[in-house]
Amino acid sequence: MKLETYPDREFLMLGLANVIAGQLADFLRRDGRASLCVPGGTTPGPIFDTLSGVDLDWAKVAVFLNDERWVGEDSPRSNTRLLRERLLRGKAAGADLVPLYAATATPEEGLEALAEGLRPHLPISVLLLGMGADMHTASLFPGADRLAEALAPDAPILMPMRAEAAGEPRVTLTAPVLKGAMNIHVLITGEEKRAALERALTLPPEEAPVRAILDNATVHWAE
Ligand SMILES: O=C1O[C@H](COP(=O)(O)O)[C@@H](O)[C@H](O)[C@H]1O
Repeated sequence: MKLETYPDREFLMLGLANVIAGQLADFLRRDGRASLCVPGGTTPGPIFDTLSGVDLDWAKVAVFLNDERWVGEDSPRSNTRLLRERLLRGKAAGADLVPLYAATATPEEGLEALAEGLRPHLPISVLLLGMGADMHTASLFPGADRLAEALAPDAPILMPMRAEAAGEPRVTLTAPVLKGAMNIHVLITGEEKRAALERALTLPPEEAPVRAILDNATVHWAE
């Protein structure tokens, strides 16, 4: 794991957005297409704001979430809603959004079709992950009902996940898909998450799921 620390959150958000944009541009130049997989939650909004203003051939960039809460876009809890409001606008309005939610009663009903939609965009070119203070990443929560399956090397692309701390049912990309990304960045802010990261480094992924992806990741942190 590599740790980059920044003087403040503004530097972090601008600096990391710049790194991500540069990596996407490299993939577009080399392969003519790229995929960008991003978290939801409360932290990444400023990175999305910057990326949405970057001049890239966004139509050739597939954008999808690490995980989604099983709620419609009319809910403030929807990660897809965050993407639409903060990333898929301006210059990035034409990016190819690959959905992680379908309007079915349970994630299980929508899962197969969603996973097939993701398949052509793997391995992920650039992966940005968040982390909770409980050491979850994507929707791989400590104590989640299907965590062991999602950490296994033969896990499917996408799995439903339920955990007390998660609130609503979720879908999440699994550990092998996340670990297989060509570039892995983890975005964390504040002392509490920095302490959680240090702790995660001493624990197995079954207790600290973020540990599953740390080996090849660059963690970006500011107070
Ligand atoms: O629930 C989620 O939490 C994590 C961390 O979110 P944050 O609010 O602490 O930044 C996020 O990475 C994940 O995508 C999201 O669904």
